[in-house]
Amino acid sequence: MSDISASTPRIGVIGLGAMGMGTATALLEQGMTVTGCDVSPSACRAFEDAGGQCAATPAELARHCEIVLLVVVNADQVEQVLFGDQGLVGHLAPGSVVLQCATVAPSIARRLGERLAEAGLAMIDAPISGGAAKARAGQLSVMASGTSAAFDKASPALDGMAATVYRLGEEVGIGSSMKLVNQLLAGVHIATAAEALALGIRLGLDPETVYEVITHSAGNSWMFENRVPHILKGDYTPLSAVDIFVKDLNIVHDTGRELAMPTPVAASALQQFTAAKGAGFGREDDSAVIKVYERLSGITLPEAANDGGEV
Ligand SMILES: NC(=O)C1=CN([C@@H]2O[C@H](COP(=O)(O)OP(=O)(O)OC[C@H]3O[C@@H](n4cnc5c(N)ncnc54)[C@H](O)[C@@H]3O)[C@@H](O)[C@H]2O)C=CC1
Ligand SMILES: O=C(O)C(=O)[C@@H](O)CO
Repeated sequence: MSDISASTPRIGVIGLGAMGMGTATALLEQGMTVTGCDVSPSACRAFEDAGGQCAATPAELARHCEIVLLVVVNADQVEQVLFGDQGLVGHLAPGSVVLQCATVAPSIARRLGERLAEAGLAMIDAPISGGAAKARAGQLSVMASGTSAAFDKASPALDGMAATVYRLGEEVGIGSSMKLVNQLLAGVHIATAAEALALGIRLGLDPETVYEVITHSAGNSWMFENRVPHILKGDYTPLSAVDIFVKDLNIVHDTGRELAMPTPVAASALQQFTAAKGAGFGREDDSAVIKVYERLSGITLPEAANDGGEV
Protein backbone atom coordinates (compact mmCIF):
# COMPACT_ATOMS: atom_id res chain seq x y z
CA MET A 1 0.00 0.00 0.00
CA SER A 2 1.28 3.48 -0.80
CA ASP A 3 2.04 6.16 1.83
CA ILE A 4 -0.97 8.03 3.11
CA SER A 5 -0.83 11.77 3.77
CA ALA A 6 -1.97 12.88 7.22
CA SER A 7 -3.14 16.30 5.95
CA THR A 8 -6.69 15.25 5.07
CA PRO A 9 -9.21 13.20 7.06
CA ARG A 10 -8.07 9.60 6.90
CA ILE A 11 -11.09 7.41 6.53
CA GLY A 12 -11.33 3.65 6.26
CA VAL A 13 -14.25 1.82 4.68
CA ILE A 14 -14.53 -1.90 5.38
CA GLY A 15 -16.98 -3.66 3.09
CA LEU A 16 -16.91 -2.41 -0.49
CA GLY A 17 -20.25 -3.80 -1.66
CA ALA A 18 -23.41 -2.11 -2.88
CA MET A 19 -23.32 0.53 -0.12
CA GLY A 20 -19.65 0.67 0.91
CA MET A 21 -18.21 1.08 -2.58
CA GLY A 22 -20.43 4.05 -3.40
CA THR A 23 -19.80 5.67 -0.04
CA ALA A 24 -16.03 5.18 -0.26
CA THR A 25 -15.96 6.56 -3.80
CA ALA A 26 -18.07 9.58 -2.84
CA LEU A 27 -15.69 10.40 0.04
CA LEU A 28 -12.70 9.97 -2.24
CA GLU A 29 -14.17 12.38 -4.78
CA GLN A 30 -14.56 14.97 -2.02
CA GLY A 31 -10.81 14.97 -1.47
CA MET A 32 -10.60 12.68 1.53
CA THR A 33 -7.97 10.00 1.90
CA VAL A 34 -9.92 6.78 1.81
CA THR A 35 -8.58 3.30 2.42
CA GLY A 36 -10.86 0.42 1.57
CA CYS A 37 -10.83 -3.19 2.70
CA ASP A 38 -12.86 -6.15 1.48
CA VAL A 39 -12.45 -9.91 1.52
CA SER A 40 -13.31 -9.85 -2.17
CA PRO A 41 -10.22 -9.12 -4.30
CA SER A 42 -12.43 -7.90 -7.16
CA ALA A 43 -14.09 -5.32 -4.88
CA CYS A 44 -10.65 -4.04 -3.86
CA ARG A 45 -9.51 -3.87 -7.47
CA ALA A 46 -12.64 -1.90 -8.40
CA PHE A 47 -11.95 0.59 -5.61
CA GLU A 48 -8.33 0.96 -6.68
CA ASP A 49 -9.49 1.50 -10.26
CA ALA A 50 -11.68 4.32 -8.91
CA GLY A 51 -8.57 5.96 -7.42
CA GLY A 52 -8.70 4.56 -3.89
CA GLN A 53 -6.26 2.41 -2.02
CA CYS A 54 -6.91 -0.88 -0.26
CA ALA A 55 -5.52 -2.53 2.83
CA ALA A 56 -5.23 -6.30 2.99
CA THR A 57 -6.81 -6.56 6.46
CA PRO A 58 -8.71 -4.38 8.94
CA ALA A 59 -5.58 -4.43 11.14
CA GLU A 60 -3.51 -2.94 8.32
CA LEU A 61 -6.22 -0.38 7.53
CA ALA A 62 -6.26 0.62 11.22
CA ARG A 63 -2.69 1.80 11.04
CA HIS A 64 -3.66 4.48 8.50
CA CYS A 65 -7.11 5.70 9.59
CA GLU A 66 -8.72 7.40 12.55
CA ILE A 67 -12.33 7.19 11.28
CA VAL A 68 -13.51 3.78 10.10
CA LEU A 69 -16.87 2.93 8.51
CA LEU A 70 -18.12 -0.65 8.76
CA VAL A 71 -20.34 -1.45 5.76
CA VAL A 72 -20.28 -5.24 5.89
CA VAL A 73 -23.52 -7.20 5.89
CA ASN A 74 -24.34 -8.57 9.34
CA ALA A 75 -23.37 -8.91 12.99
CA ASP A 76 -21.05 -11.89 12.41
CA GLN A 77 -19.07 -9.94 9.82
CA VAL A 78 -18.90 -6.89 12.10
CA GLU A 79 -17.58 -9.14 14.88
CA GLN A 80 -14.92 -10.54 12.56
CA VAL A 81 -13.84 -7.12 11.30
CA LEU A 82 -13.58 -5.66 14.81
CA PHE A 83 -12.47 -8.50 17.03
CA GLY A 84 -11.34 -11.31 14.72
CA ASP A 85 -7.83 -12.29 13.81
CA GLN A 86 -6.42 -9.21 12.03
CA GLY A 87 -9.41 -7.19 13.27
CA LEU A 88 -9.42 -3.45 13.94
CA VAL A 89 -9.38 -3.61 17.72
CA GLY A 90 -5.87 -3.62 19.09
CA HIS A 91 -4.61 -1.79 16.01
CA LEU A 92 -6.71 1.40 15.81
CA ALA A 93 -5.19 4.33 17.69
CA PRO A 94 -7.00 5.18 20.95
CA GLY A 95 -9.61 7.87 20.36
CA SER A 96 -10.37 6.66 16.87
CA VAL A 97 -14.03 6.40 15.96
CA VAL A 98 -15.89 3.51 14.39
CA LEU A 99 -19.00 4.36 12.36
CA GLN A 100 -20.97 1.13 12.49
CA CYS A 101 -23.22 1.31 9.40
CA ALA A 102 -24.26 -2.33 8.95
CA THR A 103 -27.85 -3.08 9.96
CA VAL A 104 -27.76 -5.10 13.18
CA ALA A 105 -30.11 -5.56 16.14
CA PRO A 106 -30.15 -2.67 18.65
CA SER A 107 -29.01 -5.10 21.38
CA ILE A 108 -25.99 -6.07 19.28
CA ALA A 109 -25.18 -2.40 18.61
CA ARG A 110 -25.28 -1.61 22.34
CA ARG A 111 -22.93 -4.49 23.15
CA LEU A 112 -20.52 -3.46 20.38
CA GLY A 113 -20.46 0.08 21.78
CA GLU A 114 -19.57 -1.22 25.24
CA ARG A 115 -16.80 -3.48 23.97
CA LEU A 116 -15.30 -0.72 21.82
CA ALA A 117 -15.40 1.70 24.76
CA GLU A 118 -13.50 -0.88 26.83
CA ALA A 119 -10.88 -0.87 24.05
CA GLY A 120 -10.63 2.96 24.16
CA LEU A 121 -12.55 3.45 20.93
CA ALA A 122 -15.68 5.48 20.26
CA MET A 123 -18.58 4.10 18.25
CA ILE A 124 -21.30 5.91 16.40
CA ASP A 125 -24.28 3.65 15.84
CA ALA A 126 -24.78 4.80 12.25
CA PRO A 127 -27.09 2.69 10.10
CA ILE A 128 -27.75 4.09 6.66
CA SER A 129 -30.66 4.46 4.27
CA GLY A 130 -31.20 5.46 0.68
CA GLY A 131 -29.83 2.60 -1.39
CA ALA A 132 -26.79 2.26 -3.63
CA ALA A 133 -27.54 5.34 -5.75
CA LYS A 134 -27.62 7.70 -2.77
CA ALA A 135 -24.53 6.05 -1.32
CA ARG A 136 -22.67 6.80 -4.55
CA ALA A 137 -23.94 10.39 -4.50
CA GLY A 138 -22.92 10.94 -0.85
CA GLN A 139 -26.60 11.65 -0.12
CA LEU A 140 -27.57 8.98 2.40
CA SER A 141 -29.74 9.37 5.49
CA VAL A 142 -27.80 8.32 8.58
CA MET A 143 -29.72 7.37 11.73
CA ALA A 144 -27.02 8.04 14.24
CA SER A 145 -26.36 7.96 17.96
CA GLY A 146 -23.20 8.44 19.98
CA THR A 147 -21.34 11.01 22.03
CA SER A 148 -20.75 14.59 20.91
CA ALA A 149 -17.00 13.96 20.93
CA ALA A 150 -17.46 11.01 18.58
CA PHE A 151 -19.66 13.09 16.27
CA ASP A 152 -17.06 15.88 16.21
CA LYS A 153 -14.33 13.44 15.26
CA ALA A 154 -16.44 11.67 12.61
CA SER A 155 -17.95 14.80 11.05
CA PRO A 156 -15.84 14.81 7.84
CA ALA A 157 -17.05 11.31 7.00
CA LEU A 158 -20.65 11.93 8.05
CA ASP A 159 -20.86 15.21 6.14
CA GLY A 160 -19.35 13.58 3.05
CA MET A 161 -21.58 10.51 2.95
CA ALA A 162 -24.95 11.92 3.92
CA ALA A 163 -27.59 14.41 2.87
CA THR A 164 -28.96 14.20 6.40
CA VAL A 165 -27.43 12.94 9.62
CA TYR A 166 -30.14 12.43 12.23
CA ARG A 167 -28.46 12.76 15.63
CA LEU A 168 -30.83 10.71 17.75
CA GLY A 169 -29.06 10.71 21.11
CA GLU A 170 -25.85 9.93 22.98
CA GLU A 171 -26.60 6.27 23.56
CA VAL A 172 -25.40 3.68 21.07
CA GLY A 173 -28.38 1.53 20.04
CA ILE A 174 -30.82 4.35 19.33
CA GLY A 175 -29.64 4.57 15.72
CA SER A 176 -30.18 0.84 15.23
CA SER A 177 -33.62 1.06 16.83
CA MET A 178 -34.64 3.72 14.32
CA LYS A 179 -33.17 1.68 11.46
CA LEU A 180 -35.28 -1.29 12.55
CA VAL A 181 -38.42 0.82 12.19
CA ASN A 182 -37.24 1.77 8.69
CA GLN A 183 -36.51 -1.87 7.81
CA LEU A 184 -39.95 -3.01 8.92
CA LEU A 185 -41.46 -0.47 6.53
CA ALA A 186 -38.93 -1.05 3.74
CA GLY A 187 -39.36 -4.83 3.78
CA VAL A 188 -43.15 -4.70 3.94
CA HIS A 189 -43.27 -2.08 1.19
CA ILE A 190 -41.08 -4.13 -1.19
CA ALA A 191 -43.08 -7.31 -0.61
CA THR A 192 -46.32 -5.37 -1.02
CA ALA A 193 -45.11 -3.68 -4.20
CA ALA A 194 -44.33 -7.13 -5.62
CA GLU A 195 -47.70 -8.51 -4.55
CA ALA A 196 -49.59 -5.56 -6.01
CA LEU A 197 -47.75 -5.67 -9.33
CA ALA A 198 -48.26 -9.43 -9.53
CA LEU A 199 -52.00 -8.93 -8.97
CA GLY A 200 -52.06 -6.28 -11.67
CA ILE A 201 -50.38 -8.64 -14.13
CA ARG A 202 -52.75 -11.47 -13.14
CA LEU A 203 -55.67 -9.11 -13.83
CA GLY A 204 -54.31 -8.57 -17.34
CA LEU A 205 -53.07 -5.02 -16.78
CA ASP A 206 -49.99 -3.77 -18.57
CA PRO A 207 -47.20 -3.64 -15.93
CA GLU A 208 -45.74 -0.39 -17.28
CA THR A 209 -49.18 1.21 -16.98
CA VAL A 210 -49.57 -0.11 -13.43
CA TYR A 211 -46.27 1.61 -12.59
CA GLU A 212 -47.30 4.88 -14.23
CA VAL A 213 -50.71 5.02 -12.53
CA ILE A 214 -49.65 3.86 -9.07
CA THR A 215 -46.65 6.21 -8.87
CA HIS A 216 -49.17 9.04 -9.33
CA SER A 217 -51.75 7.66 -6.92
CA ALA A 218 -52.19 7.17 -3.19
CA GLY A 219 -50.97 3.55 -3.19
CA ASN A 220 -47.44 4.61 -4.15
CA SER A 221 -44.43 4.17 -1.87
CA TRP A 222 -40.71 5.00 -2.11
CA MET A 223 -40.04 1.28 -2.52
CA PHE A 224 -42.74 0.77 -5.19
CA GLU A 225 -41.26 3.64 -7.16
CA ASN A 226 -37.66 2.47 -6.65
CA ARG A 227 -37.96 -1.32 -7.06
CA VAL A 228 -40.72 -1.89 -9.64
CA PRO A 229 -38.49 -0.53 -12.48
CA HIS A 230 -36.08 -3.42 -11.79
CA ILE A 231 -38.97 -5.85 -12.36
CA LEU A 232 -40.13 -4.03 -15.49
CA LYS A 233 -36.61 -4.36 -16.92
CA GLY A 234 -36.24 -7.94 -15.72
CA ASP A 235 -32.98 -6.82 -14.14
CA TYR A 236 -32.36 -8.49 -10.78
CA THR A 237 -28.74 -7.38 -10.38
CA PRO A 238 -28.55 -6.91 -6.59
CA LEU A 239 -28.52 -3.31 -5.44
CA SER A 240 -29.95 -4.70 -2.21
CA ALA A 241 -30.27 -8.47 -2.07
CA VAL A 242 -33.21 -10.65 -0.98
CA ASP A 243 -30.83 -11.99 1.71
CA ILE A 244 -30.62 -8.50 3.26
CA PHE A 245 -34.36 -8.52 3.95
CA VAL A 246 -34.32 -12.08 5.25
CA LYS A 247 -31.72 -10.76 7.71
CA ASP A 248 -33.46 -7.49 8.56
CA LEU A 249 -37.00 -8.84 8.92
CA ASN A 250 -35.62 -11.62 11.13
CA ILE A 251 -34.10 -8.87 13.31
CA VAL A 252 -37.53 -7.21 13.43
CA HIS A 253 -39.09 -10.55 14.37
CA ASP A 254 -36.49 -11.41 17.05
CA THR A 255 -36.59 -7.93 18.56
CA GLY A 256 -40.40 -8.00 18.61
CA ARG A 257 -40.33 -11.36 20.38
CA GLU A 258 -37.89 -10.03 23.01
CA LEU A 259 -40.22 -7.08 23.61
CA ALA A 260 -43.47 -9.11 23.42
CA MET A 261 -44.39 -6.78 20.56
CA PRO A 262 -46.27 -8.48 17.72
CA THR A 263 -45.27 -7.57 14.17
CA PRO A 264 -47.69 -9.68 12.08
CA VAL A 265 -47.45 -7.68 8.86
CA ALA A 266 -43.64 -7.79 8.92
CA ALA A 267 -43.86 -11.54 9.65
CA SER A 268 -45.85 -12.04 6.47
CA ALA A 269 -43.28 -10.12 4.43
CA LEU A 270 -40.49 -12.16 6.05
CA GLN A 271 -42.18 -15.36 4.85
CA GLN A 272 -42.19 -14.06 1.27
CA PHE A 273 -38.49 -13.14 1.39
CA THR A 274 -37.72 -16.50 3.01
CA ALA A 275 -39.59 -18.22 0.19
CA ALA A 276 -37.59 -16.21 -2.36
CA LYS A 277 -34.34 -17.24 -0.67
CA GLY A 278 -35.48 -20.86 -0.49
CA ALA A 279 -36.26 -20.78 -4.20
CA GLY A 280 -32.68 -19.74 -4.95
CA PHE A 281 -33.07 -15.98 -5.32
CA GLY A 282 -31.22 -14.91 -2.16
CA ARG A 283 -28.38 -13.16 -3.98
CA GLU A 284 -30.70 -11.44 -6.46
CA ASP A 285 -32.12 -7.95 -6.03
CA ASP A 286 -34.81 -7.84 -3.34
CA SER A 287 -37.41 -7.07 -6.04
CA ALA A 288 -36.98 -10.76 -7.01
CA VAL A 289 -39.45 -11.48 -4.21
CA ILE A 290 -42.01 -11.13 -7.03
CA LYS A 291 -40.71 -14.43 -8.44
CA VAL A 292 -42.44 -16.16 -5.53
CA TYR A 293 -45.73 -14.76 -6.83
CA GLU A 294 -44.77 -15.81 -10.34
CA ARG A 295 -44.41 -19.39 -9.13
CA LEU A 296 -47.60 -19.31 -7.09
CA SER A 297 -49.84 -17.75 -9.73
CA GLY A 298 -48.31 -18.59 -13.08
CA ILE A 299 -48.03 -14.95 -14.14
CA THR A 300 -45.31 -14.07 -16.65
CA LEU A 301 -42.91 -11.36 -15.55
CA PRO A 302 -41.42 -8.81 -17.96
CA GLU A 303 -38.40 -10.26 -19.76
CA ALA A 304 -38.53 -13.32 -17.52
CA ALA A 305 -37.30 -15.50 -20.33
CA ASN A 306 -34.06 -13.47 -20.60
CA ASP A 307 -33.23 -12.69 -16.96
CA GLY A 308 -31.41 -15.91 -16.15
CA GLY A 309 -33.89 -16.69 -13.37
CA GLU A 310 -35.22 -20.20 -12.77
CA VAL A 311 -38.89 -19.98 -13.56
N1 LIG B 1 -28.00 -2.41 -0.25
C1 LIG B 1 -28.78 -1.45 0.28
O1 LIG B 1 -29.59 -0.82 -0.42
C2 LIG B 1 -28.69 -1.12 1.74
C3 LIG B 1 -27.98 -1.89 2.63
N2 LIG B 1 -27.88 -1.51 3.96
C4 LIG B 1 -27.11 -2.29 4.90
O2 LIG B 1 -25.73 -1.99 4.64
C5 LIG B 1 -24.91 -3.14 4.88
C6 LIG B 1 -24.16 -3.51 3.60
O3 LIG B 1 -25.09 -3.88 2.62
P1 LIG B 1 -24.68 -4.10 1.08
O4 LIG B 1 -23.64 -3.10 0.71
O5 LIG B 1 -25.95 -4.18 0.34
O6 LIG B 1 -24.02 -5.54 1.15
P2 LIG B 1 -23.04 -6.20 0.07
O7 LIG B 1 -23.16 -7.66 0.25
O8 LIG B 1 -23.29 -5.64 -1.28
O9 LIG B 1 -21.59 -5.71 0.54
C7 LIG B 1 -20.95 -6.18 1.70
C8 LIG B 1 -19.46 -6.25 1.42
O10 LIG B 1 -18.79 -6.63 2.63
C9 LIG B 1 -17.73 -7.50 2.27
N3 LIG B 1 -17.32 -8.27 3.43
C10 LIG B 1 -17.96 -9.30 4.03
N4 LIG B 1 -17.26 -9.75 5.08
C11 LIG B 1 -16.14 -8.99 5.15
C12 LIG B 1 -15.02 -8.97 6.01
N5 LIG B 1 -14.90 -9.84 7.03
N6 LIG B 1 -14.03 -8.07 5.78
C13 LIG B 1 -14.14 -7.18 4.74
N7 LIG B 1 -15.18 -7.17 3.88
C14 LIG B 1 -16.18 -8.05 4.09
C15 LIG B 1 -18.30 -8.34 1.14
O11 LIG B 1 -17.29 -8.97 0.38
C16 LIG B 1 -19.09 -7.29 0.37
O12 LIG B 1 -18.31 -6.68 -0.65
C17 LIG B 1 -25.88 -4.23 5.36
O13 LIG B 1 -25.90 -4.28 6.74
C18 LIG B 1 -27.22 -3.78 4.81
O14 LIG B 1 -28.29 -4.31 5.57
C19 LIG B 1 -28.47 -0.37 4.40
C20 LIG B 1 -29.16 0.44 3.55
C21 LIG B 1 -29.35 0.11 2.16
O1 LIG C 1 -32.10 2.14 1.97
C1 LIG C 1 -32.60 1.51 2.89
O2 LIG C 1 -32.94 2.01 3.94
C2 LIG C 1 -32.79 0.07 2.77
O3 LIG C 1 -32.87 -0.57 3.76
C3 LIG C 1 -32.93 -0.59 1.49
O4 LIG C 1 -32.58 0.12 0.38
C4 LIG C 1 -32.39 -1.99 1.40
O5 LIG C 1 -31.60 -2.50 2.37
